[in-house]
Amino acid sequence: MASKVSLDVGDDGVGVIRIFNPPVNALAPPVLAGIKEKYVEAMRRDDVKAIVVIGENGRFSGGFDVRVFEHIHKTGDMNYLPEVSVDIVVNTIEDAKKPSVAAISGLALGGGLEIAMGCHARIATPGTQLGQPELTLGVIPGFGGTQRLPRLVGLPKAIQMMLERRLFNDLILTNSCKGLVHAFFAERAVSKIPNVTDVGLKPRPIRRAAVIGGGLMGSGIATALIRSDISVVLKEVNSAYLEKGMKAIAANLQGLVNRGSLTKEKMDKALSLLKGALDFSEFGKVDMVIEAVIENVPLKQSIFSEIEKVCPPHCILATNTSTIDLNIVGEKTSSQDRIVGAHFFSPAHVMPLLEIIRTEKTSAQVILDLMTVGKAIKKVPVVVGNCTAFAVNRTFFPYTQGALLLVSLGVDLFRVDRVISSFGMPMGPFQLQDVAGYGVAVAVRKMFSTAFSGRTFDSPLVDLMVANGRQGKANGKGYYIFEKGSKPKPDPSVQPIIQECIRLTNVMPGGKPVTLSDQEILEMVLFPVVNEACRVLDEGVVVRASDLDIACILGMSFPSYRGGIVFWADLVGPQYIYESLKKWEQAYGGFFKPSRYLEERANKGIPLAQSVLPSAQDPRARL
Ligand SMILES: C[C@H](O)CC(=O)SCCNC(=O)CCNC(=O)[C@H](O)C(C)(C)COP(=O)(O)OP(=O)(O)OC[C@H]1O[C@@H](n2cnc3c(N)ncnc32)[C@H](O)[C@@H]1OP(=O)(O)O
Repeated sequence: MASKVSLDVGDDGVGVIRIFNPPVNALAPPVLAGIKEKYVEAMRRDDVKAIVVIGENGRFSGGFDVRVFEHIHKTGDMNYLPEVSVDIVVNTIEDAKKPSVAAISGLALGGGLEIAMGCHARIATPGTQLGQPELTLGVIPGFGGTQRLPRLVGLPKAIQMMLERRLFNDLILTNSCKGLVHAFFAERAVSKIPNVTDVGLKPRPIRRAAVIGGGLMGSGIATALIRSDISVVLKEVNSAYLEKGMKAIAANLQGLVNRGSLTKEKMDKALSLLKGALDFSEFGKVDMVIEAVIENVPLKQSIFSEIEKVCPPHCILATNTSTIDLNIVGEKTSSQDRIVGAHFFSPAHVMPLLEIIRTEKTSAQVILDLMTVGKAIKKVPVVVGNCTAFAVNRTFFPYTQGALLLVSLGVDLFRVDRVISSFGMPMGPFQLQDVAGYGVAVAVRKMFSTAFSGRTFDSPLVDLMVANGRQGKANGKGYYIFEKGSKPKPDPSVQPIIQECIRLTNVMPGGKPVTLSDQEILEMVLFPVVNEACRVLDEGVVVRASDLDIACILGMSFPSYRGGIVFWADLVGPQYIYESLKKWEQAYGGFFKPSRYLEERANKGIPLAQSVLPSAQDPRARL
């Protein structure tokens, strides 16, 4: 079909208007113009008595073409937005002299549903997805859906229609809409990996997996796999740990049932796919192993030597390490092409990000297979290169350290958390530390100061907390008090520990607490994160800047309406960020030293997100 909209008239006098704009029949301006044109033709033709509107290929329409929003964001040209609400939906469709019916299958979303609501009647196949998801893009329904949807359930059509329309136009230009539209496309772009997804490879089926370690991460990963019909052997070192792991998995599933996101039948089916093991005897049948033991290099190395021997030659050998270089993990094997990182974020059965780490030797087939598993278990897989802490944890290591530095400069710890929460993070860095447990913080600190020497801030605060019997949420006592049934409360009795930390670090200029505005606090925490993101981009750890954006949104819960760390930084302005960091470097030291990439872009006025080389297939990329 050459044209995006066609009209076929049958002997019965029914004119069928077909929308054809694969893959989701998005309503791009030419499609909307085509619908209008075909309606006009149908009105004119005597052989047309009634109209049926359908979408080709089993999908009515995924809504207005979101790329138009992108275009408007880039150009600021609102004229690109066609007049649909009145011109097409009211004047052309609703007021048509001949009756029209929307025949909906698959989905009718946003503008797609609004077109259907303009028709005189609607009929839908069972299971069709209907919705007005515009808010997830930062706008409201703009083709009259806000009026027609209530009207279809009894409310009169309102005169405010035009005013709404105006609100829709205003919202398109907000930074929230820009951020959300960017996040929408960023999420879809991650599935395109040069030399992996464009070289004709087919994913191999992964039906059986083994997970080594039934702790928090291992049990979460196993939960995610069995929930999506992949059978799992959970391996532990002794029966007590194994029992604990199996119980944790059952509890994870029960939690999903309690929240209504899983049926009891599906939970039972998932549990039937789970088997416990204390040795490797079952590993000869698995397609993939995910190791999820503690961050201990010799232990991981010995596990990889063992699984290389017992698993079939096609089996993917994955590690859930969050920080350790994969080349070190696989050093004692000769299967480097099958070694890959499968970094889940806790809780693994809930958090949507799967960071896939590849080394120079990981095969394209293995990456593609793991991407496919990721999608099957309803995660968003983001492929990144191999470096200490990989893309997300590396980018965010200065987040906690910047907050710790502020505390050492005399800024109230709870104020830091409040400022960061009001920016849109679900919680501040200190509450996050309480929730995640101090073990992680202690384990990664040394690794960061070795790998990122000269740009870390080494605070003793967590050690002091532990020495004072505090373990965060784990024992109910951290910076906050955790009591069952109530929200975490700031604990004033933590102050002497903070004072001791301030004394030990001794970084206050002139020994006096610094005075900062909320804005400065925010920037002193987030600009160092932007700075590290620049290094991640510079080293080619991600294929494209938007991959880092979506990884931060899904892995760190960076607010999606801010579009991700790089997108947000470009809105703030690289030059302002660079100058601020430079100023703080002079006042407080190397932690704030601007990276070469940031400096260059600030000086040349180039956005941080812009690829350095002409294509995403940067030969320097570590991918
Ligand atoms: C004025 C109006 O009120 C305003 C609007 O209508 S705003 C738009 C409202 N509609 C939406 O928000 C729906 C957005 N789309 C979706 O949720 C999902 O794409 C979907 C449920 C339609 C299909 O999901 P799925 O089958 O998993 O396919 P998915 O990978 O997401 O999309 C397939 C392709 O279609 C594109 N696409 C999907 N919806 C689109 C849209 N509305 N506009 C432009 N492109 C769209 C995607 O970018 C992707 O492109 P790619 O292959 O080049 O990466």
